[in-house]
Amino acid sequence: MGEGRSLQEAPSKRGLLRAALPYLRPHLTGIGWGAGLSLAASAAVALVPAAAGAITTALLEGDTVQVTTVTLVLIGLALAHLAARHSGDLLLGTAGERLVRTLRDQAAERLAGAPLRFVESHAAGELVGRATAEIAELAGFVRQQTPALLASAGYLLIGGYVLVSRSWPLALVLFAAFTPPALFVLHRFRVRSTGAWGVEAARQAKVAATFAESLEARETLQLAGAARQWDRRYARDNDRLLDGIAQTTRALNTMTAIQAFECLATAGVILLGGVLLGGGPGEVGTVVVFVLSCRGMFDSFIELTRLAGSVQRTRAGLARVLDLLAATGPVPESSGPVPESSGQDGRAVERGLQVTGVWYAYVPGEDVLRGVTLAFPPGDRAVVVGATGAGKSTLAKLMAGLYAPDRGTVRHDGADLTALAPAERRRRVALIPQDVQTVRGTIAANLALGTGAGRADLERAVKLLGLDGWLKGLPDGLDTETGARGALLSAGERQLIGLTRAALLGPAVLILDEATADVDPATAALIEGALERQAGARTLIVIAHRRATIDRFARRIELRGGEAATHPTPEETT
Ligand SMILES: Nc1ncnc2c1ncn2[C@@H]1O[C@H](COP(=O)(O)OP(=O)(O)OP(=O)(O)O)[C@@H](O)[C@H]1O
Repeated sequence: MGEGRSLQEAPSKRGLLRAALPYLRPHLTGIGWGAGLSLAASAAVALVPAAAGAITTALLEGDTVQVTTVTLVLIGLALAHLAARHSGDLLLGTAGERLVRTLRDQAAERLAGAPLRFVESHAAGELVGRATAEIAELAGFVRQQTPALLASAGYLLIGGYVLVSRSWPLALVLFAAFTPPALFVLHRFRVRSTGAWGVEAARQAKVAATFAESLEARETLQLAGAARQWDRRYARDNDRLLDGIAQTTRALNTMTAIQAFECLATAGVILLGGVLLGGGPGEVGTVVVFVLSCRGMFDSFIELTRLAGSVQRTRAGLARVLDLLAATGPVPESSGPVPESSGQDGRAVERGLQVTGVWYAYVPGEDVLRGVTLAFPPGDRAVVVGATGAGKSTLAKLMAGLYAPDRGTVRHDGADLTALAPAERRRRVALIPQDVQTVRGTIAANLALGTGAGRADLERAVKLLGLDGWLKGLPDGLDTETGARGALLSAGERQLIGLTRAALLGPAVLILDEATADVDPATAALIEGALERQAGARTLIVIAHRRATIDRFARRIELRGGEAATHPTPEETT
C-alpha cells in the first residue's frame, strides 16, 4: 500500500501556475515574445477605429491631404497587424507544442518508472487518457486559443484607452452602464462553472477507460455473452458524461447574455454622442470611433467569454496532468555501484536475499502477507507453493522490489531493494511472470529488451534452453513478429520468450512465477533444468503448482494464511 498516492479525479486548481512553472520555464522566452507580438497585433487593430474617425472628420472638413495620410496609416496598421499576428501565432504555437512535448515525455517516462502498484490500481484507459488525449487538448489550447485570448484581451485594453483618450465623459458613461451587468454575468458564470470542467474531464476519462477495458476483455465478454451488459455500463458512463457536458454548457450559456448588451450599447453611444458632443465634424468622427470601437470591444468580450470555457477546461486538464506527474514523481537517477555494505553495528551483512518480517495488503486491513521471514543464500534453490490466492505472486513481486512492503524489508546483500535504482535492482533480482508481456516487434527485439544482447547471444541462449527446435518451427525464426500484445504467439510461446530473456539477464536472483505453467511438461522440465544448471551461484526461486516441478526442489516454502513455512524444517531434516 505504501507506494505513493492515487490520482485524484478532479484535482484542485489552486497554485496551478506555480506547479506548472518548472515545465513552463524553458519555454518562457518564446511565450513572452509570442504574447508581446499578439498584443502588438491587437494594438494595430484597436487603432483602426481611431483612424476611421480621423478619416470621417477629414472627409467632412474636405481635407484631402489628411484623408490620404490617414488612409496610408490605415494600410500600415493592417500590414503591421498581419505581420505581428502571424509571427506571434507562430511563436506561441511553437512554444506551446514544445511545452506539450515536454509534458508528454515526462508523463511517458514517469509512467514507465512508476511503481507497479500505482499502475495496477488505476484503469489503463485513465492513465493513457491523461498522458495522451488530455495533454493533446492542452496543445490545442496553447496553439489555437491562446493567441485569440491575447488578441481579445489586448483589444479590450487598447480599445478602452482609445475611447478614454478620445472622449473621457462618453467613455465613462459607457463603462458605467456596461460594467455592472458584465460583472453580474461573470459572477453567474463563476458560480455555475465551479468544478464543472473538472467533472467533465473526469467523466470523459472514465468513458475512455471503460472502452479500453472492453477491448482488453473482449474475448471474455464475447465468451460469457456479456457484451451487452458491458455496453450498458458504457452507456451509463456516457450518460454521466453527457450530464457533465450539460453542466458546462449551461455555464457557458450564461455568458451569451452579454450579447444582449451589445445592441443597447451601440444605440446608446449614438444617442449620447449626439447629446453630449453636438454635431460638428470632429464630434461625428468621435461617434464613429466609439461605435466602431464598441463593436470591436463587444466582439472581444464575447470572444473572451467564449474562451473562458476553454480556459476552465484547460485548467482542469492541466491540473489532472500535473496530478499525474506529481503522483508518479521523478524517475530516480541511476545510482552508481552499491558499496560492499556492512550492518549498522559493523558486522558483515548477510549475503543473498533476505525477506524480514514482511507485511503487505492491497486493501487496508486485508493483509495478504503477515510477517513473512525467509532467507535465500547465494546459489539457493527453492520452490514456493500454496493455494490459489495464498499470496505467492505478491511475495514474488515484493522479492523483486516491484512492490514496497507495508512493514518489514526485502534486502539483497544488505541493500534494501526499495532504495535501489531500478537498473541496479534488475541487476540483482529478475522476475519472470506467468503472463509474459511482449512489445510489438520481432522475437529477437523482445529478447534483446533490457539485455541489449546481440544476435549471437540470442542464438546461444535459445540453444542453451534447448529451444532451437521451437525457433526453427516458426515462420521467420528470431525475426518472427509477435504482434500487438503478443497476439501472434501462443501463451506458451510468450513464456518461452520470457524464459530465454531470463537466461540472458544473468541476475543474482532469478524468480520464476509459474513461468512454465503454459508450456508442455517435457519442454518445461527441459528449460527449468537448463536454467538450474546455468544458475551456478545464482539463487533460483520457483513458484509452482505442477507436481513435477515442485518435486525437483529439496527446499519448499509453503504460504498459508499469509504466513510462510519452510520444508523440510530443521526438525524434519534431523
Ligand atoms: N493488484 C491487486 N489488487 C488487489 N488485490 C490483489 C491484487 N493482486 C492480487 N490481489 C489479491 O491478493 C491475494 C493474493 O494474490 P496472489 O496473486 O499473490 O496469489 P497467488 O498465491 O499468486 O495466487 P495464484 O496461485 O492464483 O497465482 C488474492 O486474494 C488476490 O485477490
